[in-house]
Amino acid sequence: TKSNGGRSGSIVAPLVNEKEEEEVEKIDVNPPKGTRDFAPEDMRLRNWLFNHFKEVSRLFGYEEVDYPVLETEALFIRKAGEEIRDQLYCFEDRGKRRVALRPELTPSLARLVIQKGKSVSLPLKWFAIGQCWRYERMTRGRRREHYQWNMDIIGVPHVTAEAELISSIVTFFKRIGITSSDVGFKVSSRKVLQEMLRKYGVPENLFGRVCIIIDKIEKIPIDEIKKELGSTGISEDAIEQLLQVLSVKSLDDLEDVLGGAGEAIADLKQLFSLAEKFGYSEWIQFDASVVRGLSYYTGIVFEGFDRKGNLRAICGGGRYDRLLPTYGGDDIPACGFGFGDAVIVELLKEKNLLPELGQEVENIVCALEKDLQGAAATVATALRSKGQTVDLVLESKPLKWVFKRAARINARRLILVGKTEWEDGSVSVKVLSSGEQFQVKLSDLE
Ligand SMILES: OCc1cccc(Br)n1
Repeated sequence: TKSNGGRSGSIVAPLVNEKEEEEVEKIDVNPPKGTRDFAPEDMRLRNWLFNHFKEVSRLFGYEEVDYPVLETEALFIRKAGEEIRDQLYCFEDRGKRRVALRPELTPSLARLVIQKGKSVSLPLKWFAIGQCWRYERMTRGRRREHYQWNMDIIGVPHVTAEAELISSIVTFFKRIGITSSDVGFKVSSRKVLQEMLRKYGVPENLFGRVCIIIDKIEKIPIDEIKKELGSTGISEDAIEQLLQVLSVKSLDDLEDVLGGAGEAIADLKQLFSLAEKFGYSEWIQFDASVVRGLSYYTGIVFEGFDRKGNLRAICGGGRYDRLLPTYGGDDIPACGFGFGDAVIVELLKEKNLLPELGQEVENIVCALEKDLQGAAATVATALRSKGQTVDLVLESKPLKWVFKRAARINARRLILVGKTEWEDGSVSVKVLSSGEQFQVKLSDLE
């Protein structure tokens, strides 16, 4: 079949016989809606990003974990009105089981911690980089998958855990050239809302739902927020007070509203004090309006934002002390964050900080005659066994083609296997940057 280079339009199937000739409809060569391919240049950037995620996680002493992309649907069914639930990529499999492509990694982490039970010693410090999914009607044209870096600390009830997590993200930003002038963290605590709800006698079981409604405060009109809060049964006065506290601009003002005895103030003061010790004070600010959109957060919450305000949240996280018991697990405190692979790339583009990542191969090896192809394979293998990267020319090609390919793959050296030299156990080496050329015994080639 004559390839048509993957361009659209039908291709003519191979002649079955003189009489029959059928048109074969070419498949859609694009990935499914909302998903991405990672061609080599995209994969180089993704690996660059993920390697920084992994290196920071290693620096902080975290162990890598992973879970299936496919989980039972039940793992993500929460009745708090979350967007992540409304957009769950769920279906019934051939065994009539309700399953879902994971929309986030934290429930899987909780499941694995419970599964491990007493066989693991707390605290656990785990990290993962995993593809997460949502099913959103493409009307909004948004993606249906992204990769998320998560770091989590399981078994530490103190704010030192959240302080360390923020330090790890700051470390990541610094590694890729992002400064506190580019990005900051809005920090608050859900205990602010919890203490307000208690003050107004709002039942505890409404806490998650109220947080999810309030998280929409900048996305839908305030009257809609008030209406949704009212539908939970909260009084108008309590709603006014709640919304009032969200606009508080400092910890001192918050203390005036809540009083100094509560955990919210204590946690936040400790976090800001620890930020000083970790050396990232200029990166964080108190912002009472931060609640985050996941119902299971119970304490400190934070989100990374771009100071220009052009982009969606870069990352986010917080304390989720009640998640494991909701799956029947022990009452183990936990906190963590999620960091997506999309907004950060938009930010790097905006800051002109995208790395230049060309293909890099040290050697291109080429036989000068057809019957030296085997010899070329021997040379390539010798170099590879010494840890050298080699692009072996696998068919007979004109030298002009070889030089073009050497330039395209950014090869440092061209190794030519010629008849005369090879009879002497030697090859010809050309250093492509300088043009320097010399012969060397294969045994001395390194
Ligand atoms: O940030 C929410 C989310 C979850 C899964 C997939 C994508 Br794209 N986005």
